[in-house]
Amino acid sequence: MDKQAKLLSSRLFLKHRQVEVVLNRSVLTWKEADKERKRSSGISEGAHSRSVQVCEIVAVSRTEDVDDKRTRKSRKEAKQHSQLYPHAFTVSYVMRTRRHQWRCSDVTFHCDNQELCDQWIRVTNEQLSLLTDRPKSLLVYINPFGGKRRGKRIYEQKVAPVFHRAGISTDVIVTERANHARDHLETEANLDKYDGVVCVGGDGMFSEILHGLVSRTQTDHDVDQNQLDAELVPCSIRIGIIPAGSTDCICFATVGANDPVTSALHIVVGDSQPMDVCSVHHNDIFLRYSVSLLGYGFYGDLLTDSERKRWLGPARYDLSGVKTFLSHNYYKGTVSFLPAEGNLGNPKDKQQCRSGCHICQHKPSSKDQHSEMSDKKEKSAKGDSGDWNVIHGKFIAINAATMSCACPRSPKGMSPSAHLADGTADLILVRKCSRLDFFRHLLRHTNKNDQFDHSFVEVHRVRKFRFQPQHLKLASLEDLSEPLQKKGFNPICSAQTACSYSAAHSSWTCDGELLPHTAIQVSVQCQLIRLFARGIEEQQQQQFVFEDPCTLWPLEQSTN
Ligand SMILES: CCCCCCCCCCCCC/C=C/[C@@H](O)[C@H](CO)NC(=O)CCCCCCCCCCCCCCC
Ligand SMILES: Nc1ncnc2c1ncn2[C@@H]1O[C@H](COP(=O)(O)OP(=O)(O)OP(=O)(O)O)[C@@H](O)[C@H]1O
Ligand SMILES: [Ca+2]
Repeated sequence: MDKQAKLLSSRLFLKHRQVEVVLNRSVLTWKEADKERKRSSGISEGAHSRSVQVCEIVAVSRTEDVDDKRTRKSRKEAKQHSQLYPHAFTVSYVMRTRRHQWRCSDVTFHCDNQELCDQWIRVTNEQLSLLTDRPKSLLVYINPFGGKRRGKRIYEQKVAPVFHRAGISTDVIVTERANHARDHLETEANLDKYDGVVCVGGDGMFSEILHGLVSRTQTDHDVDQNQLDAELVPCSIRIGIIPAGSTDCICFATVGANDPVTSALHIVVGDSQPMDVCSVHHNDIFLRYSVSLLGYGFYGDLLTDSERKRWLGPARYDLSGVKTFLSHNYYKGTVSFLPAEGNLGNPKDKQQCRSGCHICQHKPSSKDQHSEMSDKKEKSAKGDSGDWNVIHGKFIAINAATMSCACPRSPKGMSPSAHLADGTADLILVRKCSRLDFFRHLLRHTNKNDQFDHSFVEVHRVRKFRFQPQHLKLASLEDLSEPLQKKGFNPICSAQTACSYSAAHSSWTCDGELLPHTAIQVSVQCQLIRLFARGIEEQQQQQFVFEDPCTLWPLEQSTN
């Protein structure tokens, strides 16, 4: 099929200028019909053209009312113009603005011939109907209490109009309690009716949707989630995230922005981004799934403290962050992990996961993965450590990032080179160190310096890992036998010793939720879910094709 072959080509009017408009299977282009124009200075000015990919057209429809945001003079001119060219259609399309943000922009073409106008609408719509990845029907859950409690307003004012324009039908549920969305998805929702599930809220709300959908899929396929080795069935329905939370890390790391209109447009164009999910078990009990950060020690303590300060909103993380930093606790335990093999890069290689990432393109067939894994599992089950690496130590933090965890607080994230869909997580071990060193390490999450380039930090790309805390009693006895001066603490906190001994156990935070067990087994499930996203785009795509960059096309209206 020749993608360049013209489907339609007409001379139409855009505002008062005649333009040559061409539609082929992949692109809509318009350029001034009268190529050579003379400026008053007499210098000839080249014509310019503008093009929009068909897959980024939101909708096309007949235009009844030409916009009225004009001066009286231009309204009069517009009236005369619309008497001459009374038929018009409007194309709404994705326009890239700054920092990975998208807006819905409109361009209206006029003509004097109704048939021609109808033909443009019909042929463009025919092309749009060939884009089968686009959702037609969505189930939307809104958390009215997430983040700054603006979820409902954000949806009604910014997102619903975009869905309406794209002709997407929605069923909207405003949640009435925590876990409402999860329970509804798990047991009640008729998922056959929908092409996607959308959550309006933060990472906690996303986690509800994740758990509801993944559990529902396993139940429907008779898979027992409590089995550590269970081969989980990927979810067939995609998830959309409209950011309205405190961190919005999952949205930020998959889109590059936490902006509701941008996310709505990624849903409309039917993007698809596969994502890894970690399953977390305590022996034979399934605990939770995680897609972003599993953290023990610093982040576990931070989250424990911040849960008591929910009323503070997003600021709770900063306050608890400072408090936890000052406590400067460390924890003893054993971390075992199965390193990722093959061509999957490593956490220090600076190859960031971007839209179309070649590392994430290759999904090992579940059979290969399964047989490779079961060999190793057998070895470890027999007491043979197989390829498992084992590290005993004193840790300030143990973090597992299944993706970069980029967010506005840390634009490159917890593990800048982690991949969204490679079947691995980056396991970051921060050993006992001075407060100053730990501060330096934290600070590097916010600047360009490498947060792994410290002697007390190590990072491994893993498929599975386990953690076993050292028993409270043993830890305190052993610690008390060490001379205090050897502990290497910087005595900022007068209750230093008490702080360090008070909590021999931390907790795990799993995407912002606290786990009830400290001994856990974690397994990365490659590409278990898909989001309406495409990963962070490398560069803003060239959308304007100026033959002469000095000439500026009159700006069309865009929806905010
Ligand atoms: C000196 C500045 C250091 C800044 C260090 C920033 C590191 C940021 C790393 C962010 C990783 C976010 C991962 C996101 C996980 C989400 O699934 C989860 C649910 O929303 N959120 C959190 O767990 C919530 C995690 C919240 C993390 C907030 C960290 C704030 C730390 C403040 C430390 C202050 C030290 C001050 C010393 C005087
Ligand atoms: N109607 C509701 N009432 C109370 N809690 C709710 C309701 N709906 C959802 N929740 C819970 O609120 C918690 C927080 O929601 P959400 O993730 O949207 O915002 P946030 O915590 O402010 O943001 P983030 O998770 O990004 O830090 C979620 O864990 C979710 O289970
Ligand atoms: Ca990954």
